[in-house]
Amino acid sequence: MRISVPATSANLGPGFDTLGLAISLHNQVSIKPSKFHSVSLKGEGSNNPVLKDNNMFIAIFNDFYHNLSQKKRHFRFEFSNEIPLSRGLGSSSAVIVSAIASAYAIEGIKIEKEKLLNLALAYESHPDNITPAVMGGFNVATVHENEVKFIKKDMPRSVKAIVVIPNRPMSTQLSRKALPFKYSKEDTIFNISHSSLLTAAFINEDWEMLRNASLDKIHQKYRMKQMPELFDVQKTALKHGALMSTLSGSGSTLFSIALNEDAKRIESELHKRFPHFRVLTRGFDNDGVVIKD
Ligand SMILES: Nc1ncnc2c1ncn2[C@@H]1O[C@H](COP(=O)(O)OP(=O)(O)O)[C@@H](O)[C@H]1O
Ligand SMILES: N[C@@H](CCOP(=O)(O)O)C(=O)O
Repeated sequence: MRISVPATSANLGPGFDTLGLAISLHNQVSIKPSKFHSVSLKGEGSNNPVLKDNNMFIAIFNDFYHNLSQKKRHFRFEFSNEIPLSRGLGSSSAVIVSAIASAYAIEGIKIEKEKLLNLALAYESHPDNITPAVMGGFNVATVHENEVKFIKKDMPRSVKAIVVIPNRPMSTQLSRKALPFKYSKEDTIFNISHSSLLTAAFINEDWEMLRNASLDKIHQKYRMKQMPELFDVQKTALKHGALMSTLSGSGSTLFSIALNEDAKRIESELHKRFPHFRVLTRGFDNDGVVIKD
């Protein structure tokens, strides 16, 4: 059995813990019953000993598998990871979602995507990464009485994601702690209005609106101060024609959207100016998690 799950960019500026979309950058895992437990790792995280010895995917998969099957079996896990760890591209959500989906798939139990999403919520309380990881596309999501309520919109092929991935990680847990405890009424209203406008702009594909609508006052500046070069990355992307440029999730990646015809030029400007960071241009993923066979 093989499974694929996309990277996600959450918040999109003002939509803290609410807005997110899926990018065509995937983790894949193949799982086969085996005499002994074994793990092979390629791509992101392959040099990280934690992923061999204490892998979050395997822990979640085993919990669900044992509950569903009431059996103890060994498996060979072959991971091929494109999603960098702790860079704000939803690596933890990808792991949570794909581990739960795999446990159901290997037992031959069909699981509805809505149920998968709500099971994932037990591991990550904010729904802005897990929703696009499960559903693909652009999503507005909230949690109401322990259930994710969301609306999804497919992303068109006419726009691309450009991600600038720094060489330093930012842990989501620590990055959340860097935020103020309270916000002023002005900043709160600013974010509600911008997040609402941004949502409408995505739904209507009104790309010209993104630049203003993606402004935020409640989290980016506090987080980006930890890596001030990110302010330059954001300015450079916007100067060269990005439609919007925001901190991806809790960082450290900077996420931009551009029209197809501008994307490669912006990528090359960013690459020239920030040669020590990785710059990738990708399309968007509208499928979310997929079981391949
Ligand atoms: N491919 C992976 N396999 C196993 N665990 C992973 C993988 N990717 C991420 N993780 C787990 O998720 C943690 C990163 O989560 P987090 O700080 O929320 O980063 P992100 O912003 O990428 O979601 C890692 O420290 C690791 O425990
Ligand atoms: N809304 C969350 C999103 C975290 O995304 P991640 O990709 O950094 O895990 C937050 O801003 O903390």
